[in-house]
Amino acid sequence: MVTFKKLKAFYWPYRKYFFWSLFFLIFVTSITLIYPIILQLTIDEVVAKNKYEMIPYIALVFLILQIIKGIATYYQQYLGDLFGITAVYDMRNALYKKLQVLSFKYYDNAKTGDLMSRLTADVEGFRFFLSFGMAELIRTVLLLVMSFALMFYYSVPLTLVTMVAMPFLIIVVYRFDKRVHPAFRGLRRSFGRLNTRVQENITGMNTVKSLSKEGYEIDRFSISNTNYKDSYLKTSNIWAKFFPLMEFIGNVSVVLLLAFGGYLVVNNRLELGALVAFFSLIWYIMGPIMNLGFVVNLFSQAKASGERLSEILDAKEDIIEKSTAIDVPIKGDVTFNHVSLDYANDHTYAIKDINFHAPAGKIIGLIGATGSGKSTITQLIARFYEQNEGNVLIDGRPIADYKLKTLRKHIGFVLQETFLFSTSIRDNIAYGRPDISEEQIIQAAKSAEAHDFIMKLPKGYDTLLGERGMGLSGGQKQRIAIARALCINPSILVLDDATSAVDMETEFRIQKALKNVMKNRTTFIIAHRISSVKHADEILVLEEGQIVERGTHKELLNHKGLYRRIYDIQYQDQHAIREIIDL
Ligand SMILES: Nc1ncnc2c1ncn2[C@@H]1O[C@H](COP(=O)(O)OP(=O)(O)OP(=O)(O)O)[C@@H](O)[C@H]1O
Repeated sequence: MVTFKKLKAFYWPYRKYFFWSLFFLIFVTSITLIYPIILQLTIDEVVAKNKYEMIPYIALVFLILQIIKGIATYYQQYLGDLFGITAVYDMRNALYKKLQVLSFKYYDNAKTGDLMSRLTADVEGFRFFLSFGMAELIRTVLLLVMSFALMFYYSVPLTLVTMVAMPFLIIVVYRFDKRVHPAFRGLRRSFGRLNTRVQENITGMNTVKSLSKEGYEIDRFSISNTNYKDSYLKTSNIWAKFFPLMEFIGNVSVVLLLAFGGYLVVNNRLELGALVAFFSLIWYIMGPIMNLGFVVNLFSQAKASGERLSEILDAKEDIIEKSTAIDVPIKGDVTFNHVSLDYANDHTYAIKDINFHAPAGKIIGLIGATGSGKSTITQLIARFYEQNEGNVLIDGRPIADYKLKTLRKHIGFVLQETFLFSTSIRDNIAYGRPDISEEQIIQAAKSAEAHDFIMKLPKGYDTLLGERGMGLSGGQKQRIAIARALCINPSILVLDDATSAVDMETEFRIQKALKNVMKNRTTFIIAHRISSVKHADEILVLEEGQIVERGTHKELLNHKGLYRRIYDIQYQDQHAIREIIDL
């Protein structure tokens, strides 16, 4: 119930749909129960008393009732659906909105497949309960109570005799539910595994093919597929076994009803019409009892889904925007004062006591081994993560003073791994600023050395990209990402290994083009190649999360430390290549 209370804000505003649907439901159930009463009256009051002239009137009343029932059923179902879908519409929007504000830290631990299934299957499970399950639960209870009341009204002894088989039915239903629920859960899990197998296989097709693991993958899929087939058959077997048994018990009740009811009628202790009415009423009781497990299952599934949805909605937003946060233009002066970050709070600092000042418009190079903390530094500038110690200032103010949107719209990121949406190249470039003009898009693409290759594509800027930018090379994707970052006209530009996938010549051309672009922006260049950072105003050399050297290219070469060693290794490589070419 706590779960339903938590999610009340989504469905309670639409309660009027639910209550109207409930009103029609009570109406429909009542009419259903009038049917055996009419039958009883027709037999006892009309047929038995030879009042045949009443038949057309009774038929007419019956017909009118059926029409009214039809209309009421329509409204009950439609309003029930309206209640479920409107509530869930708001919930889906809220979930999606929440996913947009959740921090990187949240996504570091989240699983894509799991989040996807929460937003689809769990939302759908919750909707189904709101639209159908809740009404079904009420209908079941109503039907049971009303039918019992009517049966007792007609004949207490016959009701008691007919109900002799009921405990057996309840035991069978209970055992059935106990077996069918785990079977269903197993079936869903098995289907989930089957889906994951397919999804991973398609995503990792390059790896599969390059390692010639197609046969291995087919075998693995075959195991999952067999597993699903077996789970399905197991569930089917339970249904097939239990349903005839339930029906058999129901029919035993009917036999008892006939025998004892017939005896009562023969002895004039019961009217014939009441006995006939009992025939309908007994199924009004058996049906809901057989169904009870299904309805209770719907409820427990909705509860479980609701809990999974609440987990997302209640997830802590660890990057909080102050209510006094400001929206002012950012010039791009960046200062780090004794900044440290420990991602997992386990004293394994990714960066420790980082200090530097990057005046607006300057170029800062970050170089160091993998895992030395280069990306972490730039992620802190945009407040993707929050530092544990120290201060990050932009234009002299702590970054927490700015609105997140302000901060991020002034920082352009080109990351190691480029994500492109499956739309046109133009839309991908203009993603950060959809209002941008065609000329500006082309200008950005030219600066990123992307214009020429785009124009060589059959549809130019209108070329539609496949999922994850399929159809483009790594270097081409990177250049589109650079153009995208330039479009937002950022005061701070972060190039995180942004040219790692392009050849030396293209890198040189991009750098030349970017020189103009970088003029009025503070630029952070993260690179493994000395050639990418050597023109920087200041180069920070990182080792195990700390700055071990700093200075210009020239100063660092003279210093003869880590930078010099990296330079020598890279220089030796080039030297060796040249020697091979010269041979
Ligand atoms: N989201 C994260 N959660 C936990 N630890 C992280 C996270 N991101 C990075 N780290 C850890 O922090 C350290 C610094 O990582 P960072 O990505 O900043 O290094 P880098 O110098 O940019 O490396 P590379 O050159 O390989 O990109 C590494 O030990 C890494 O494992």
